[in-house]
Amino acid sequence: MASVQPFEYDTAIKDLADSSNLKAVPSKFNFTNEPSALSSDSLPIIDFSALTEDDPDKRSGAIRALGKACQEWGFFILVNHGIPEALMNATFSATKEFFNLPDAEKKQYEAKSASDPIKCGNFNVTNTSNQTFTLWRDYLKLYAHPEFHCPLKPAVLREVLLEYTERTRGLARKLVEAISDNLELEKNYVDEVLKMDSSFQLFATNLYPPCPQPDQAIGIPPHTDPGLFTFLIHNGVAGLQIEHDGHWFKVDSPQNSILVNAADQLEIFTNGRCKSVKHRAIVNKERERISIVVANGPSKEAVVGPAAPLVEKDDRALYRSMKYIEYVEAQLVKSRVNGKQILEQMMID
Ligand SMILES: O=C(O)CCC(=O)C(=O)O
Ligand SMILES: [Fe+2]
Repeated sequence: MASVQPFEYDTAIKDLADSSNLKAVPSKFNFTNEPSALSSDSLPIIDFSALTEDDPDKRSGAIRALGKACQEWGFFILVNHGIPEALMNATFSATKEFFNLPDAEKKQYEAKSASDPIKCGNFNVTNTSNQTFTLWRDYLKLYAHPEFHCPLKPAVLREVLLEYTERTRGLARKLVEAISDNLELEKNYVDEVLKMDSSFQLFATNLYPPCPQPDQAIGIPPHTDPGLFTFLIHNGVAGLQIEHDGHWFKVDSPQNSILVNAADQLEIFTNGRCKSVKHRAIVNKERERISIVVANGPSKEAVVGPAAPLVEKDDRALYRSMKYIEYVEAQLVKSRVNGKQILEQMMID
């Protein structure tokens, strides 16, 4: 059987969905969905401004709350983060302009391999029964730091993404510092191991068009993200779900907040204290959904394993070590259908 490439760019799903007579999901998208998910009003909310307070009591309270959120949920809603709403809106409109470009313009960014710094198209996933299906989503992914790569059109994209990625990188760094404080890790040690000055940052935007049969297709199947902290904002249309205590929970975000999840390298580095939360994106019949995702990692060259002081406390390392760029590329091509595959491979029995 000819193998289907994960990065194939056939046609924008958006154009397919726009064709007015589309009543059913074509079979190549078929994915058996378990759409049931609970609502939750107890998702942790972290006040970023309190993490950087001068008052040590307020600061240490906020750091404790962050540690608890990362350990219990692996997920939180970040408020008072200082990113202007206008910048977020500009990021949505610039990415939307990109998705509205003609296919021929976007197809030049069809990825040939996992290491291409700009990737655009559809994404095919192969499950354990060797069945391949296409995700109900168009995407653009790019490497934003330490080198910044960006499509040439629309012209506004470069400037907006440079600013959005720089500001989110600053926030991520502060969160890494706060969680390190919470675990009593020395700043110098963390800087040396994770090499945050050359933090490898990935930007992604996902467009999920309305889907005639939302329970027959999936936007992104359950997975965890590479990196330390992933930041996600969306255009007000719900669709993100996270796994917690064996249940799926719907996640929504208050106006102007950022949804943050702990990612694989944070789980590994903290020797399992922080949980890289499994999540998925479901689609709906009525409204187009756009999400903007920034995966904030350590340096590409950082070899990430459990932090030595934590291994000493725990008497053993629960994970193997791997160079971050190798992890990212392996995860990108790997089928994502079984969730935590690569992270599970890193676990020491
Ligand atoms: O669009 C979403 O809500 C989820 C996106 C996501 O998980 C990802 O891009 O890794
Ligand atoms: Fe994700």
